[in-house]
Amino acid sequence: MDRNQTSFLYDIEFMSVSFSYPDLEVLEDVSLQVKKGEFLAVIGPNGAGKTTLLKLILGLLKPTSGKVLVFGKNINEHPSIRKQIGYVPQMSKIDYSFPINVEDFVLTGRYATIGPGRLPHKYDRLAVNETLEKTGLQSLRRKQIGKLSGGQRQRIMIARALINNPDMLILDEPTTAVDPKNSESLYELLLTLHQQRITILTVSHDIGVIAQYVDTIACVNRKVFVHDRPEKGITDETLTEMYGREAAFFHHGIVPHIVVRKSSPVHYCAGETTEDVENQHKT
Ligand SMILES: Nc1ncnc2c1ncn2[C@@H]1O[C@H](COP(=O)(O)OP(=O)(O)OP(=O)(O)O)[C@@H](O)[C@H]1O
Repeated sequence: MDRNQTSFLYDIEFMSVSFSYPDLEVLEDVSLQVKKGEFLAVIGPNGAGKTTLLKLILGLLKPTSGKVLVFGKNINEHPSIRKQIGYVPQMSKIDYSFPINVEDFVLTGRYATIGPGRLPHKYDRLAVNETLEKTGLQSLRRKQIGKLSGGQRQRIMIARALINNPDMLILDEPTTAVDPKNSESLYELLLTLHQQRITILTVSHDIGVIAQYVDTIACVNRKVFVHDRPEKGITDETLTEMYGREAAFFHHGIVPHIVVRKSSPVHYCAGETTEDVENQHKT
């Protein structure tokens, strides 16, 4: 599909979407629009539904009600759209003891295009070279993935997701197990990709840092509230508005962490009413 000749308004559009697992309603009446080239951070407490939101965009789950459009189409009815999306899952889902080096790992992102039982073409190797260059991984190309640092492991995941030149990149907590310096370097890489007009949606817990890079922040907590990036980054006041009175930044090292006291009974998102929160706690 040539995106320049299509007429959809948003790369991602949620239209009154609700989603439940068999015994648990996770997302309720979510409406969300993400423009072409937008850089969006998805934040929210543990178990709030962030990964579920990503899986709905990827067509791995179907809404219980409402509609999810990706590039103007229902991804469940048009699964080929998935090829235009690069996905970086949570790090814990990957087995790094698998004996494979960086370039062969990045090439695995091409397997669906190469086809089962076929050998990679020279164009596939060229795509690997280009992607390694784009992600600053050339010097590590022969290194076994098990010997990489946390930051390098995430970088190869991003490289694998980029190898088919996707129009959209979706990342689920890309800086988990990555030290603060390398986290910033990963966000710088995402910023460079954003400047190349790739639409980026990333789940993040580094909300103090991510706010400097993104255009918009979606706060997920069963419902979704979207905020423009605060001009002065996220302050303790904004944080309180999003997470509740018991939340605060905890500053050590380069990356400020968010802390929500365990005793905190509720998590608010800006835009939520007290009634919304009370209803969440009734269920
Ligand atoms: N396959 C499943 N079946 C039933 N419940 C599930 C399933 N997957 C997730 N859940 C539950 O749905 C809720 C939302 O999960 P989800 O993984 O979307 O949250 P999250 O915001 O990404 O959390 P975290 O920050 O901890 O990764 C959680 O309560 C989780 O336990």
